[in-house]
Amino acid sequence: MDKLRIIGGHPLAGEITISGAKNAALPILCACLLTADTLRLTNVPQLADVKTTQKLLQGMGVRVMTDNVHEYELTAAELTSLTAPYELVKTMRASILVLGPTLARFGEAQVSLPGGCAIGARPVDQHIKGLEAMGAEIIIEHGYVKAKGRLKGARIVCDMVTVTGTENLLMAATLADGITVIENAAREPEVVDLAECLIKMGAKITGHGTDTITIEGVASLHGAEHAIIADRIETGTFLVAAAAAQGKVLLKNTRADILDSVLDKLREAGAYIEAGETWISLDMKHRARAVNLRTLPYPAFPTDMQAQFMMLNCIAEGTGVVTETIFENRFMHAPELVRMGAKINTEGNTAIITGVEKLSGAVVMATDLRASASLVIAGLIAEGETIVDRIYHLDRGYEHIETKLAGIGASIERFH
Ligand SMILES: CC(=O)N[C@H]1[C@@H](OP(=O)(O)OP(=O)(O)OC[C@H]2O[C@@H](n3ccc(=O)[nH]c3=O)[C@H](O)[C@@H]2O)O[C@H](CO)[C@@H](O)[C@@H]1O
Ligand SMILES: C=C(OP(=O)(O)O)C(=O)O
Repeated sequence: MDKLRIIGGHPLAGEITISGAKNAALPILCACLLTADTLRLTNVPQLADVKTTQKLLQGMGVRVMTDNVHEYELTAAELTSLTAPYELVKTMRASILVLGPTLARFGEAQVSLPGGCAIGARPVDQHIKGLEAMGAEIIIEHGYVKAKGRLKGARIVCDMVTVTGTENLLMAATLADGITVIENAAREPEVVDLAECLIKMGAKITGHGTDTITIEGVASLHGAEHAIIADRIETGTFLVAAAAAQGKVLLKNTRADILDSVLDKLREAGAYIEAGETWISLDMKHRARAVNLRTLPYPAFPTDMQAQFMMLNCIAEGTGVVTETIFENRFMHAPELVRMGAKINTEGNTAIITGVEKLSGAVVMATDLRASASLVIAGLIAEGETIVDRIYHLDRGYEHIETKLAGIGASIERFH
């Protein structure tokens, strides 16, 4: 199993090109199920989760062409299976995103229930509730969600803001009879990117980017070409790495306008940030100041940046309080950071972090993607050698993280 070896303390300076967003690519790849024509996607990140989605779609009969690792052509002319099997769903929860489009176009779909994962229980009851409101008959049998029926427009009020739930219902509604209104919808930029791709495919959608999305169903969708939005979480992760290392970076092919809450916290920590339409630069001239933060749905502070900021607080001046309100078990990085010398007290969904001057390298591992990212950042600034184990988590969501970090001066290598 691959690991990362990091020697801490090397100055970080230089440029990084940001990849397309995992959380936009996954639903948009699944959107190909809504049409018999070809969907052409560019700026698709090269990630394990994208490969898993490709395998899942190919298993259903979708023809997938990739002449360049970042460009995909997907054609779901006819499907040979309407099922997302457990073997794939268990490795990637986002597989649930085939449910809405498959049911909407073919009147039937079976998707293995994802079950819980390292960061929380993560039920999919809101996906099911919304599809039932649209007239689907749904049963849970042998670990699968089995759905059938012709979908009709409905007014759906989500009990909580759910990103993939909103995406599943949005895709399903594009081919339903009549008008669907999704209230308390997720406003994440990746939901907006999906809606924009669906509109290019002929869908009639308004209100995306607000908490009320209205979809007027159409008889069929057609092919389109779409470039996946930049990954705001990859962007934020590299900005935190540079801030922790008191470095200077320029991130290209990204957007500042979808990262306000993260950039505000970095400025509060003492970073000097500038941005243009497609780039963000960060210059950190001194030790960071600790910040308080609370994770919430977009546009507030993202849960997917919580672990990285907890790490920044570990070596900051002062004490910071981090509150996680989205997932009930998303502090697994804390005990590993403590093994590197951090001072963290967690109680329930709150962590109180008192900054120390230095961390020391250690063998660490994490059980989820962003926790692993926080340990990589810790390794970059710790004294001595850090080995990060189980990096298959990182490969789900970061394209060549070690190459990108080595490009700005980090001593980091992958080994078996
Ligand atoms: C592939 C993808 O886009 N993943 C992102 C997506 O995950 P995902 O879409 O799975 O996360 P949700 O927005 O659905 O989850 C938010 C909260 O709602 C709860 N919930 C959700 C649905 C449901 O039917 N019932 C229910 O109780 C979840 O357990 C969680 O506590 O949004 C999360 C929150 O921004 C991010 O951390 C993930 O990176
Ligand atoms: C939690 C995450 O992803 P997923 O929903 O794919 O598990 C993440 O990207 O941090």
